[in-house]
Amino acid sequence: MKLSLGCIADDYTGASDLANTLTRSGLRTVQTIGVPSDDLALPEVDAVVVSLKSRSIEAGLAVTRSRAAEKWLRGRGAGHVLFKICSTFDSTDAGNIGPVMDALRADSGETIVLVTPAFPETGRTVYQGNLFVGSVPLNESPLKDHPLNPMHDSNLVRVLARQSQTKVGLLDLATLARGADAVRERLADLAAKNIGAAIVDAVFDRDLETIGTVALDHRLSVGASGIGLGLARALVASGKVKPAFAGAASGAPVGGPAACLAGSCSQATLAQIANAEKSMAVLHLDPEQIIAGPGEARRALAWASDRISDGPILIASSSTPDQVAALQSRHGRDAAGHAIEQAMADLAEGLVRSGVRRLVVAGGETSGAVVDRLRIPGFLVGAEIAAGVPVLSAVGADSGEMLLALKSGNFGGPEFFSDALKLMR
Ligand SMILES: Nc1ncnc2c1ncn2[C@@H]1O[C@H](COP(=O)(O)OP(=O)(O)OP(=O)(O)O)[C@@H](O)[C@H]1O
Ligand SMILES: O=C(O)[C@@H](O)C(=O)CO
Repeated sequence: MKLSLGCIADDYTGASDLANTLTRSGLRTVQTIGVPSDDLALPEVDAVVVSLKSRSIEAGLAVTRSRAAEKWLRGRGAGHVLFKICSTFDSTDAGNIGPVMDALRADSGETIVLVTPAFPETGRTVYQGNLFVGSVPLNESPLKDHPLNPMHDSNLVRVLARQSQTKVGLLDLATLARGADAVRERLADLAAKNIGAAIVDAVFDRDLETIGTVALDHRLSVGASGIGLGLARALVASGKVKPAFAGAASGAPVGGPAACLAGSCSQATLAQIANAEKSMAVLHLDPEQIIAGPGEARRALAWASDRISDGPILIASSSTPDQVAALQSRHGRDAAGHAIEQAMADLAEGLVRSGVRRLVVAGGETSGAVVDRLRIPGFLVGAEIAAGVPVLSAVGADSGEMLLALKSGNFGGPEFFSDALKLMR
């Protein structure tokens, strides 16, 4: 197997978002959890997305894990590697986007890296280096209240410069609109000034197509699903990849009980949970009790086992920004987040033990904890539930056949949970 594109994603929901975009753009794609072991039977594919849980860990560890993933991908022939980050550039001044980009840039011998989190399909656009979420700048969006990495600056040239050892420049929309050669020229100018990374504006998919075409001249890029779309379309347009039929994984029904777990506290997820109350049994966990010990998860599993044969259930730890802030001030941000993620993993394990084979998880860190606990080594991509969220079919899992949906906190429409279960038969 010689890969046309290698990808390293800094969380699991982001990886499935990217795998979805690549699949829909005609690339045969598999999502692996971590660097695959040599005995994992992978189908013949054009792209592999290695999912890491490296967005919110210590920067040195994120660098080591990303480097190992890059080495594996290059070893399978990937000439270009995309480091997939969040479309809302989730990170802190301590990293991890800058340190990982710097390390991969050094390893790949790249002079200048194209960086853009734009993903217009989900309302993420970049103009004059400023990231917009829908109609508002990043620092005015709900991301200002993110539990792990609140985003207070929408100017990505500044944000990345604070994290990176290299100088960061801007490749603006006016240049992009003049086409691939103008972009190449501008990149050469920036590189001549010793600038090692360029934040690239992008508002429409056609901008991402130009970026993808130019990025293929390089060995490394950094961005969200939008640049994935650009790279995939450029690979197909250049004839390097023969487009494949999308959603090859939608196979026979898996059946059995279905459950949803929500650890995301985003506005989108809070609204989706409120809507789910109309169509399924919903349990709101007490976050304080979760931190106190395993009793809360045990109580939740007992609640689930009384109801699971009657229809889908949803268990949520999600709270409003004020409640999240209060809990964090009592217990510390990382300790609170970790305890709740581990409780979600306990719940997933208990639910699967009791027969659940269809599981929807909301939140990137939450999904990471759940998928790790279930020891699922990889996924094939099936039908699209919402922009950036596909049905995933587990490959090589101990539990056998299983369908999952890993929802990024901000993704999905108001009826996301029931939309997902309709497609997960
Ligand atoms: N009630 C709560 N109070 C404080 N922290 C919480 C609460 N519920 C969940 N958390 C923690 O908040 C974090 C949410 O992060 P997660 O990545 O799962 O969701 P998200 O950030 O909305 O999703 P994404 O990363 O896909 O955008 C996790 O660490 C989770 O354990
Ligand atoms: O890019 C996005 O917004 C998502 O794929 C994601 O990474 C959120 O965790």
